[in-house]
Amino acid sequence: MSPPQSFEEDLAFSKTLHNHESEHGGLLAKITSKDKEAFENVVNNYMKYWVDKDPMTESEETKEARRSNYTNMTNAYYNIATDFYEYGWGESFHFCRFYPGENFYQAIARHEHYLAVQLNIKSGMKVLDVGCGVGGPAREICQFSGAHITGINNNDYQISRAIRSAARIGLENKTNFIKGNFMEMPFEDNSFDAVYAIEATCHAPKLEGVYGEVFRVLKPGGTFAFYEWCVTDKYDPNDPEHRRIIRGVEYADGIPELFKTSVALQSLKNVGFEVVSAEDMALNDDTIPWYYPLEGDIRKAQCLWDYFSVFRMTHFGKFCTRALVGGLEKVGIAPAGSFQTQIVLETAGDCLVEGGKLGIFTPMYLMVGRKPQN
Ligand SMILES: CC(C)=CCC[C@@H](C)[C@H]1CC[C@H]2C3=C(CC[C@]12C)[C@@]1(C)CC[C@H](O)C[C@@H]1CC3
Repeated sequence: MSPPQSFEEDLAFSKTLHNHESEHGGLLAKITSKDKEAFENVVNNYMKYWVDKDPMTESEETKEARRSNYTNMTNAYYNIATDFYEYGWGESFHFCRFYPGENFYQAIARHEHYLAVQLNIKSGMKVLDVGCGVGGPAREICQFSGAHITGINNNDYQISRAIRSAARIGLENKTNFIKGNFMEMPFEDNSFDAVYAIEATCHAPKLEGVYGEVFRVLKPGGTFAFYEWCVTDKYDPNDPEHRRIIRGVEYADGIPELFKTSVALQSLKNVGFEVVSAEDMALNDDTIPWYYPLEGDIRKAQCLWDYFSVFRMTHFGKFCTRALVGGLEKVGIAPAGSFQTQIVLETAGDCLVEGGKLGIFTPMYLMVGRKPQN
């Protein structure tokens, strides 16, 4: 089975791979209902972009392959990672700041509300969510503000899950989820009152490409607010340890290339936005760091339910997931590549924590830009 080439092929492939009719249950139910050949194929498809193991000596050709095939690569990544993300993190695929006394899901929702406040979203507004995942933030921001939210995403499986979850809570008329490439959005110029993106635009090979599209579809005077994944000024590309960590983040999170905060900010200006504010939210000296759940530091859990979430990232929790997923794969119930997916995601967790601790990476560089009136 060769990788899909068009939207129609993408959808057909996604329906075969994920069996859209039976998207219920937990991680084990979901992975055991995949089409085995299609899953193995998509894992191999993703891995082929990362054949050169050493980032210091990686060929320009391999890097270029990731940049020019970013839609295929990102789609493959989310085809394999989505079920694991939901199992380990819930339906809002992003990080957040944590306050003592506040549980994990409250903190995640607050991070979304904070963005909505930056945009001054009001009931009746038409708002775009760029790279909406399975629609967790869109549902939350819709309920928080009363605005109509359109989510755009290139992954059919995530779109189908977003549509289903919105309908389940009666938001089908206040939300819609559209399949599309954020570098060529299927919307008219000047269509939205406000646009936000949460840890999604880092999948673009060139930030100006996606920011430029946001600029085009935003109404004059409208605001774009977003959390960007970036390397910070502390990152030294000539330091092999820094390179290993950042390359690990790119590889295990489906990102062609991470850019510096200064590059992201300049890209926002280059496409025509007036910068309202730019701040690395990870630099607030929080007593509980943004990466704490990935550290498996169970002592920082804030309520009983948090213990369950964080448990999955402890050494023992990871061992259990690996044993279950690997065991099911060995006996032929889960598709080949399931175990490898868990290992890739563990690498993601480890490298994000290392990058966060060294301060060379941030998942929450918050930029707010305004499209000029004229
Ligand atoms: C990839 C981008 C741009 C954003 C996603 C951010 C986070 C939601 C993910 C980054 C690393 C992910 C991991 C998991 C869940 C989602 C993330 C935190 C797991 C906890 C899922 C369950 C696995 O067993 C371990 C994963 C570690 C990494």
